[in-house]
Amino acid sequence: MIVREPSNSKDAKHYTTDRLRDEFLVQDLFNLGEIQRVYSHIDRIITMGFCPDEQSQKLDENMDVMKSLGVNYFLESRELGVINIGGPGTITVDGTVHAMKSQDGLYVGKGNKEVIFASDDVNNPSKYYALSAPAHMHYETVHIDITKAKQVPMGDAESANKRVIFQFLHPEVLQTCQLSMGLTKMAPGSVWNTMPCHSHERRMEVYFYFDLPQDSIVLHLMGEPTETRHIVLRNEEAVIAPSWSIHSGCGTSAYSFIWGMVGENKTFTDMDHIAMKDLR
Ligand SMILES: O=C[C@H](O)[C@@H](O)CC(=O)C(=O)O
Ligand SMILES: [Zn+2]
Repeated sequence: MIVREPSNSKDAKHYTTDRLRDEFLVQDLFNLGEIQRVYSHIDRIITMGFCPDEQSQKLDENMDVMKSLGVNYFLESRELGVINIGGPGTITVDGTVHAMKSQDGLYVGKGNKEVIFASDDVNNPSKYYALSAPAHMHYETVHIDITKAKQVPMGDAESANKRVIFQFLHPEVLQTCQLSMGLTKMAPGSVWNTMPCHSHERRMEVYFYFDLPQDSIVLHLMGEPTETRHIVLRNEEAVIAPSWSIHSGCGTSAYSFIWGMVGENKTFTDMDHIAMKDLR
């Protein structure tokens, strides 16, 4: 498991491109038969990718849970949110099998001992993007078909930011301890997400970009509003946004992304909006 320490805004102004990428970029999430886990000390969020071949993968496979988390099993004191962006498969939670077609989400609460990810077809493997955060009580496991997500249309074609925010882990859809999570889809020809932009001092966020054509990139914008930086992201890469940072992006074509937040509250609209005139 890769461990990332927090960066503070005073230091981050001086980062080179390489350093920005070392601190905030998350790559190699979906190599067939492999598992990627990146543990951030920011709110102790773990960003993961599971891409099972004919062999299924366990949540805690190839890691020393006692050493990394100081507990006996992964979800002893954590909760988990998952969205499948690959082919159909299953997630088995303590013996209960959940069919996971593309774009299906699953919330798995604290206290579940065994979580197993599988692909139905190795030639069209499932790609389970997962976030986990510390949790102190159990909430029931909930399967969320994208049609059950709360939909929030945003933007317009004239501003090249027409999109729909699908809120999967949201208080109006299901209960979690602190994790919020969902998927935003850009309309064809729309390339800007989250502009006008915001930060939220009270929560951190991770963005994971996907459905980007080959050779397309997203210029992900981060940094303080008056000290913006960019990181070039390619398909199926994620980026960590500390609480002091904006998180917005412009693609060379349309794309989708999964956002996930942890921190003080689950109030999606609790944002510090940044006026366009204040951006530098
Ligand atoms: O705090 C909320 C997050 O940044 C995202 O949900 C924003 C987003 O999906 C969008 O504007 O497209
Ligand atoms: Zn945000």
